[in-house]
Amino acid sequence: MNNQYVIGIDFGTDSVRALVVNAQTGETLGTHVHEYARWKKGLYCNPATSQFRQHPLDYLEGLEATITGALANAPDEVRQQVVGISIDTTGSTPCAVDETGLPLALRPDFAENPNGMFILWKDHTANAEAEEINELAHHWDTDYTKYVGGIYSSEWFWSKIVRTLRVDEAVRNQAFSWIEHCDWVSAMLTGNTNPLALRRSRCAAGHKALWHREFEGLPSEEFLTKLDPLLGGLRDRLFTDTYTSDQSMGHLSAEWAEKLGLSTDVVVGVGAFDAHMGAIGAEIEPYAFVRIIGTSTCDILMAPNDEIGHRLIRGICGQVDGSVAPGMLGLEAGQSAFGDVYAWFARLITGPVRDLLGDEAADTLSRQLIPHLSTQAATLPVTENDVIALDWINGRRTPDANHTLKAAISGLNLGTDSPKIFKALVEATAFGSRSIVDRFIQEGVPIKKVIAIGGVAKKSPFVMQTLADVLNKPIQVASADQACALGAAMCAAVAAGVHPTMEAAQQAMGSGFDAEYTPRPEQSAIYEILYQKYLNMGQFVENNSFSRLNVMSVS
Ligand SMILES: Nc1ncnc2c1ncn2[C@@H]1O[C@H](COP(=O)(O)OP(=O)(O)O)[C@@H](O)[C@H]1O
Ligand SMILES: O=C(CO)[C@@H](O)[C@@H](O)COP(=O)(O)O
Repeated sequence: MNNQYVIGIDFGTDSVRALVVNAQTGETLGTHVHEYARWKKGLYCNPATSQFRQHPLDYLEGLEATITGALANAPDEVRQQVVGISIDTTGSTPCAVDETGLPLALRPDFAENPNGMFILWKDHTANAEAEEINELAHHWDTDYTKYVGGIYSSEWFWSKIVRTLRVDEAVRNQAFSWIEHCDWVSAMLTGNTNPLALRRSRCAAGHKALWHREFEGLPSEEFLTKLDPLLGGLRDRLFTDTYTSDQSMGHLSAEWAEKLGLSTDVVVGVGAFDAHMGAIGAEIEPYAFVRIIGTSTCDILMAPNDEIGHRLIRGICGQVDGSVAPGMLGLEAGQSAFGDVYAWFARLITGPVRDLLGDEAADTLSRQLIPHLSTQAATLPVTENDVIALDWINGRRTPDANHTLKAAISGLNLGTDSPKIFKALVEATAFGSRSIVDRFIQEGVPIKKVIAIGGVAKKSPFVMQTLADVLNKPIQVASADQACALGAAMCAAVAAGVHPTMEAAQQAMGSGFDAEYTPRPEQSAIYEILYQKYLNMGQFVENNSFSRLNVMSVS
């Protein structure tokens, strides 16, 4: 049989990557990474107010650059035998679009308006709106939050829509509909971006937009208009049906086929979030807990519907039939900051160096800092009296979303140096992970193995060993450098009909594991004590922080 090729594209927080993969063997033929130009300059963002926006042009430029870059060295026969493309993105990262599905920021009148751009997952400007959704849902006949862990988050679709419609009259007047990043890019490739006709991702809709079969789709018009009359009529301009990532979105449009040098026979698969396709790439199986460890973490567990579907798992980011693989329940959790905690500490140290000694010195320091601190921290003993930190620097995603929470560090003295603080921050991210694992187990969801993918999993043996010690569980690291893009390629192979199921695609295209971290009993025992201190400190901070309603009134 002739070889067939598929392309997997993974839109991360800072960059996008494409992989060209042999759909029969999983061999990678080409890859290319592109950093978002506007995002890199910090445009349209304000970390102090948790505003993080991405311009659609960053995505479009990245889409073309990565696919053409990944195909650059491929012979002509490979291009002719590309049969599928699938896309994963971060989420919930929605954008206001006009009647044609064009993101408002692609129109001249909104080109510089952050409210007409994609509202990145980590944007927390809608904390007050999330709280309103929770209040209303918890007192409504149907608790629409019941399949998303019982707490709606400011990182998600409806919070962001309500907030944007309230604060921006121009967007309010021009936004016909709203679209998730993963749906828009996939739709773009097919040339059909009509918001009323394009196929919406089950993964995005179920985890972030409160879509469920039991609700006959999205929350009722009555609920939405009670939340805010500004939402009136929007439900009908969104969607009722949703599609899993084994399905086709359509075929590559003539315009994109020409741009990319591919055929219009190429099937474009239905998109999904990075973590869910990453879990496929990491060869997820029932009750494996796949952690995508990068800027943030996203944790995915997959279980047969008939075994777990009847339970409502509290405090996670949702349980959605088919969000990972069709016929299986996909459960999502995660931490809003993981590598971002270390990045913050590195910025804290390099900031004054940049001011005083200039960019060159600061850039040199910045490149070496985290590896250097990791080496130093790894030599420190783990003791009961170590510095304790909380990982909530970007709020808490799970368990029990609360993005008004802040991080803290305790136990400092005059002998506390930067490696000691760095070690505490790494442990804090591991303790945050432990509280998620404990929640799954408390809620009756067993975890049979832990698999890690993502930048931190590949780059930092120190972090991964600490995590294994704190979880007191072995962790396997997938060998694929780009597991999310590989997962997208596997989804493309299924959507294009090369493999009948995700499982078959995983068997044919999977690349296995190349590292395993085993917990060290001595460290694990001390971490049990330190974890209790982390929980106590978390409780103290939570009890003494502004209540959510206070935050609403001061914002
Ligand atoms: N050597 C390292 N040790 C620990 N963390 C690291 C290291 N190098 C980079 N990081 C962290 O990795 C994160 C980026 O992860 P990555 O998976 O590459 O990106 P993304 O989350 O955008 O997909 C950053 O937050 C950064 O702080
Ligand atoms: O939250 C999700 C998916 O639900 C992720 O998109 C989000 O954590 C972003 O992931 P990265 O840290 O950029 O890999």
